[in-house]
Amino acid sequence: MSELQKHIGADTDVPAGDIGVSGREIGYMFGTYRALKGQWEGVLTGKGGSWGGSNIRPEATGYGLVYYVEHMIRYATGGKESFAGKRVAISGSGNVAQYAALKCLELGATVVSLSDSKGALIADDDKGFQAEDIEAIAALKVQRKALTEFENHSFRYIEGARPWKEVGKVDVALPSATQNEVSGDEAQALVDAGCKFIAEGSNMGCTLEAIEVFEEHRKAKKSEGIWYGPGKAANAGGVAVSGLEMAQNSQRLTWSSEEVDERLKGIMKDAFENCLSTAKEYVTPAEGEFPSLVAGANIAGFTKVAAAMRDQGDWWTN
Ligand SMILES: NC(=O)C1=CN([C@@H]2O[C@H](COP(=O)(O)OP(=O)(O)OC[C@H]3O[C@@H](n4cnc5c(N)ncnc54)[C@H](OP(=O)(O)O)[C@@H]3O)[C@@H](O)[C@H]2O)C=CC1
Ligand SMILES: O=C(O)CCC(=O)C(=O)O
Repeated sequence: MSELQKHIGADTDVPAGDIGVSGREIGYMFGTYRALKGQWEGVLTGKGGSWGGSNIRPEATGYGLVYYVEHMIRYATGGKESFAGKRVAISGSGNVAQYAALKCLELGATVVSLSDSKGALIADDDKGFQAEDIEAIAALKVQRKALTEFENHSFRYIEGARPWKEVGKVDVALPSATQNEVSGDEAQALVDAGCKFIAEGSNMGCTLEAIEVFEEHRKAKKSEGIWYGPGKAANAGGVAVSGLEMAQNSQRLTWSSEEVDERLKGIMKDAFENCLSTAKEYVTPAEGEFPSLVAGANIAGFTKVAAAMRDQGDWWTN
């Protein structure tokens, strides 16, 4: 922070936590920044609730992911289905995975897997992981312990494995651990197991080969195909609530959990609708085919930046 503080600031660049970082690390960095500068400003996000953090920021990425996928499910089924009754495979057991799992449970889904860097835990019954299991795992992870230390023998532990080839029939897959955590083979296993929705909680969770498997299946099988939601849209809830934390810091206000959650829901709805409408505009889907959300997300992101650059004189056309 003694070096970084020269390059960041509430109106310059605002860093945030990501994989391996919790409120504890943000606290140490924020405290050092404040001591060096002798002033309080919202220079980092993911702060603690009593010193400028936003309600719902810890939950935001996992919750936002589930909100995004809920829109995918409702669109794909004409509003007939939701998370209720779905079997959901999740990888990871950190911040994103924990809150995605808890929101899935709240919406009536069954969570059939979690994992960490050492292995995967699979629920073979119809009950899956319960909220108390997830809370116990969260407590282990604060102490940097492995899932092998989780003493609930109703789950199958597979050392060195990722969940995708182990979970059997699932409806939804939410990679939420780290990058490149779904290979082409694992993507095919999910498709073969009947998975209909996959969306990344992790950044770049799916390999290029995996994305090709999903996109080919979507095109070939139309409404019976799997539908892929890329992380750059589906996991945007975290950075979005960091933006809301900055807004609250600037106003010296704290919004309630309900207010932040409502805003998060609105942001994820807009993100889904933007991906959808941009995909329809630029990559017209064939009759009965779901629009490509990866094309929609990429093009929407690119055109927004390109238009802003043109408006600000970075480039122009005659
Ligand atoms: N936190 C956020 O707000 C956001 C996070 N993301 C992305 O989501 C993903 C998860 O982040 P987050 O939950 O915050 O991170 P955490 O550090 O809280 O959790 C990471 C999880 O991934 C596991 N993991 C780490 N490395 C590997 C590996 N090489 N192979 C398999 N599993 C691994 C960890 O296992 P172990 O416990 O054994 O280390 C842990 O279960 C990352 O890709 C991150 O960039 C995206 C948007 C926002
Ligand atoms: O809170 C943020 O701004 C960053 C969230 C994050 O880790 C990400 O979007 O990859």
